[in-house]
Amino acid sequence: MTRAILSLGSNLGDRYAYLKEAVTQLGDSAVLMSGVYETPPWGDADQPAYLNAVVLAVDPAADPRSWLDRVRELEKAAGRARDPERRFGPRTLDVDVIAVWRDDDTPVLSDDEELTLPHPRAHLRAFVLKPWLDLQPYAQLPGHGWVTDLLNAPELTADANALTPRPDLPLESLA
Ligand SMILES: Nc1ncnc2c1ncn2[C@@H]1O[C@H](COP(=O)(O)OP(=O)(O)OP(=O)(O)O)[C@@H](O)[C@H]1O
Ligand SMILES: Nc1nc2c(c(=O)[nH]1)N=C(CO)CN2
Repeated sequence: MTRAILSLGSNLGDRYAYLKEAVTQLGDSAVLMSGVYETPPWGDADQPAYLNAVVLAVDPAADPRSWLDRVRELEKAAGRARDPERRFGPRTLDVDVIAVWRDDDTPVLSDDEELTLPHPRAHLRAFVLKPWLDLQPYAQLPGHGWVTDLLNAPELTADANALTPRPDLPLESLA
C-alpha cells in the first residue's frame, strides 16, 4: 500500500470541471481534498491564472509507479490540451505526483526521469505547498523539511500572498 500527495492544476477551459472530474475519477482513493486556490501562473507568466488543489490519495493496491500511470490517465481524460513548445505553458489539466509514502511511512525516493520523487519543483511552488498545508498542517516534503517552513521562506512570500482561496469551488464533497 502507498499513499500519495497529488497536485492538480488547470488554466484552460472549464478549470473547475477539470479538477472535479479528476477527483471523481480518483474515486475511493481520493481521501482528502484541499481547498481550491486561484493562482498566478508560475514559470511562464504569459498565460491565464490557474486553479490549483492538492489531494491525499491512498490505495492498498498502488505501487509508486501506478500513481504516475493514474495521473497520466487523468490528464489524458482531460484532453491534455497544451503546447509542447512551452514547458510550463497552459493546460486543461496537470496532475503531478508530489510525494509517495509506503505503508510504514517511509518516503519513496526516486531520481528516475519518468517519476522523480519527491517532485523536483514542489518545494518552489506555493500553489502546491499552501493547499497541501490545508490537508496536513504538519506535512514534511521528503528531503526538504516542513512544508510550512518552505512556504514561509522569503523567496516564496510573494507567490504565497498571491494565492486566492476559492471556497465557492469545493472539492471535498466529490469523493
Ligand atoms: N513526480 C512526478 N509527477 C509527474 N510527472 C513526473 C514526475 N516525475 C517525472 N515526471 C515526468 O514528467 C513528464 C512531464 O510531466 P508534465 O507534463 O506534468 O510536466 P510539466 O507539467 O511540463 O512540468 P512540471 O512537472 O514541472 O509540472 C511526465 O511524462 C512524467 O513522466
Ligand atoms: N500557478 C500555477 N502555475 C503553473 C502550474 C500550476 O499548476 N499552477 N503548472 C504548471 C505546469 O508545469 C506551470 N505553472
